[in-house]
Amino acid sequence: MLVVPLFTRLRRLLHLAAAPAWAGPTIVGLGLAAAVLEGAGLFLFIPLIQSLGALAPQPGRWQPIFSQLLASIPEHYLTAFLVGVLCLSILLKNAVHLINTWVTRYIDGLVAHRLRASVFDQTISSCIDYRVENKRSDIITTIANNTWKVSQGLSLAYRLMICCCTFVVFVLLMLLISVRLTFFSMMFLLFGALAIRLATRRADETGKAVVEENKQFGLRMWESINALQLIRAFAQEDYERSRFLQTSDTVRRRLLKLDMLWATPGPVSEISITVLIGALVLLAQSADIGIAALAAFLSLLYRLQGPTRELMQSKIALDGLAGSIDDVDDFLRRTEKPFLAQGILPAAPLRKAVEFRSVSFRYDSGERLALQDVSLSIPAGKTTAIVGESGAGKSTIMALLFRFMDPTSGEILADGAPLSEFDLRSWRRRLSLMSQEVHLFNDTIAANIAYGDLEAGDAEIRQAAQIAKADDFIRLLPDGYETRVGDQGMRLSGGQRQRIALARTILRNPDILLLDEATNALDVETEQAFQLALDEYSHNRTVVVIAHRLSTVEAADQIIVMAKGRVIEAGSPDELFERQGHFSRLHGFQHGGAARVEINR
Ligand SMILES: Nc1ncnc2c1ncn2[C@@H]1O[C@H](COP(=O)(O)OP(=O)(O)OP(=O)(O)O)[C@@H](O)[C@H]1O
Repeated sequence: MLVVPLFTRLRRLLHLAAAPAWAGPTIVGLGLAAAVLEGAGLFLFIPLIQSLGALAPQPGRWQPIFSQLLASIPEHYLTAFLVGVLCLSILLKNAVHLINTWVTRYIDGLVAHRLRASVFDQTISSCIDYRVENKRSDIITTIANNTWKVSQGLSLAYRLMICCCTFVVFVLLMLLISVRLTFFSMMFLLFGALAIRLATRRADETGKAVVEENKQFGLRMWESINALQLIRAFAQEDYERSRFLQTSDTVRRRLLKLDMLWATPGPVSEISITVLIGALVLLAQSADIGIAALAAFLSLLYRLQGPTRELMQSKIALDGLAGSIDDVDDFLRRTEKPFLAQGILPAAPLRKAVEFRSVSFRYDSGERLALQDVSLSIPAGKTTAIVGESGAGKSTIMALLFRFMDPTSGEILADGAPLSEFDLRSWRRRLSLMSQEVHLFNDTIAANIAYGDLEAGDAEIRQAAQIAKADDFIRLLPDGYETRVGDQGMRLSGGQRQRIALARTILRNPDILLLDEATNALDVETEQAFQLALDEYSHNRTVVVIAHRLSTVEAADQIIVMAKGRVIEAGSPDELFERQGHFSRLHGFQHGGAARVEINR
């Protein structure tokens, strides 16, 4: 009942940790060697005590054996010789122990490192949108916390195996001394172990609760730090503080509970072994083993306390880590997770068109289709403007073009070949997205621009910045291109951030440029400078733009009008104006109402 779940858990843990094949046998072998050396040292107490003249009235069966073995050692050197051998065995045991500690730590670090890498790889290669699932803080907890816990679990599993081996070695040595006393001791210890198990059976649940509560805590931290300005602006510091303290306190209480469970076996096993030793001294009077052998037996039993305690503690600690181990295991389980099909074709520059053929798409968490039976063509070298009310499916089209996800039905082809046949990264290298939401890394301006092409030199970075009309303001900054931009580029204005993002795109040199033209947060002058740079750059490229400005719509080669996930109109601006359909109604309505004409907002 106790052993089966433990066995399953160990198997799962070993499989997940995937330590090098040599690690387990080496660590367990070294642990076993240390146990044998320690046991042998304790066994030497028999001849040592005998050599001191403590011969029992009943000599016991080990006395003649040791007398025979040590017959060649002159009697007056015997004690010194035995002390020397004892010291040597202790020295060797500690050397082996030290090597074992090093190997265990090395494997610990290696396993945690590999798991972190796997979790990170999975995070960036699957097509799960962690922003939607609200799981970004969970990933951080998994990477920063739980991967370490798995390696800790592996060390514990090894300790468990070593303790089992040590236990067996010590019990064998005890059996050599007295079968009866050993049997009695084992029965006693078994009851002790069952009592401890009963007292600590909640370790498993507590460990799982710790993982969940840690994630809640991570989420609170993540949200509060991301929303610092909002918290201050709404003067909600007290509310946030109390939410934060509550989650932190829950974690603290739960960890305390886990620590107490973990600490239970220590005193229980120590007290039970002390009681047992007392009982054995009384029992030994009727046993025919001699004082020296009894002393060795009791020493072995006393030393057995360590492995027994560790055995129980490792089991409880493993139960406590079960939640973290399951978390990493679930995270890395690839089945049932969305991964995009990987093709092998390298994506060449677009020559004719990208075509959507009867494409429908539903988000995992979406109730209805975000796109329904959409067919459209995006010609190479031309500008296609997508317009439509909020929620019509414009951004979903952009995301499908990028292959952040694949259509639920229908297909998308580039020059006649389905997108899924292209090597994903080579396809994405052909595209670049510019939107109002600019992400900059907390690094220098040069590094942020160079993200478009990591091999670009200083001259190319400067040239891209000049085309993006960013060079002038960058040179005025105290450290020029080496200025650090702060978290999310916070040291720069919105317009400056956009021009850095444009420079990055220019350096990337995509042949399909996707634009989400939400520029209304910029002041008129900044917007004009940015727009000028963008228009120059977009000339003669394949551009797909979610259009908000009338000038963009009028300058486009083709307009696609969307509503409720469907294409309701498509054609050149002139055709659509003439047709007097949805587009001209939408345009007429908004044109009449605002000085700064916006199509979609
Ligand atoms: N990650 C998501 N999960 C579930 N549903 C989503 C998700 N993203 C968008 N949707 C839904 O899909 C539909 C289309 O959304 P989409 O963002 O493509 O519209 P849009 O035309 O770009 O809107 P807007 O102009 O307001 O940005 C909407 O009904 C939206 O609620």
